[in-house]
Amino acid sequence: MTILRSPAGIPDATVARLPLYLRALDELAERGTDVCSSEHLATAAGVNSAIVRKDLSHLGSYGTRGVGYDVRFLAGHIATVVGQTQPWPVVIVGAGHLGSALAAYQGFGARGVKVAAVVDADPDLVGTVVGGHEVRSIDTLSDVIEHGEVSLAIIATPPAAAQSVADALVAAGITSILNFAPTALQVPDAVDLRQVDVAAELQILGYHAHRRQAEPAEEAVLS
Ligand SMILES: NC(=O)c1ccc[n+]([C@@H]2O[C@H](COP(=O)([O-])OP(=O)(O)OC[C@H]3O[C@@H](n4cnc5c(N)ncnc54)[C@H](O)[C@@H]3O)[C@@H](O)[C@H]2O)c1
Repeated sequence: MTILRSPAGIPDATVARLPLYLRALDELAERGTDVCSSEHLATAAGVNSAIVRKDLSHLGSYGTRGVGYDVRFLAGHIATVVGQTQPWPVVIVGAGHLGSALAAYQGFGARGVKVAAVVDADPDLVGTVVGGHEVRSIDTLSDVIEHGEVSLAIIATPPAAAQSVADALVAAGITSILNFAPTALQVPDAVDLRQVDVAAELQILGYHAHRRQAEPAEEAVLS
């Protein structure tokens, strides 16, 4: 028996795993699989199956004991919860190396996002085309946001420009920002801000790689 309920109050950690479950379910659906186990979703999300069951209980979906989860039904429900039933328009600010790579990325559509516009402050870039989008002037930002009904933005500017860009985005009505610039941004509480710091992630991996290399030498000294 599957009961669905309102997703209000889902913990952040659960929300962060829902797209991983959804991707696994979409792949299963494409392969024609009708039912899946919590173990399968657990592997996809890198957690244990008890966490999957707990996560899905927040959606009210308990699956059927001994049978598992209905793949298409659960995928549809998670897609609704994460707002993926219609693509969210996103504006990319900064049409440099990273911004243009993101603008050209073809995979956003399948993940419920579409690039509505790309803007930049460099007059030499305005009017050029990146990833099929004509780069528009940063001066048109509020127009772009208002007319495109955009509520999501990606900041791909140098760090020094990121705070003023964030301020302009918030003033223009943006409520969700994904920031790639390595800057701690200040935004109002009502604005959702997520930070992607690729260099910091690599440093963390570097730390672990360094530890792995050092461990055999440390063990040799101790033995
Ligand atoms: N390139 C990468 O692989 C990478 C990886 C991780 C993080 N980042 C971060 O992403 C950001 C962008 O990196 P990049 O390599 O694309 O830089 P880039 O210099 O190639 O591009 C930055 C763009 O931002 C534009 N810009 C500057 N000020 C602006 C403003 N006020 N309004 C609008 N546009 C403005 C510039 O004209 C330029 O086109 C940086 O903060 C960088 O640290 C980059």
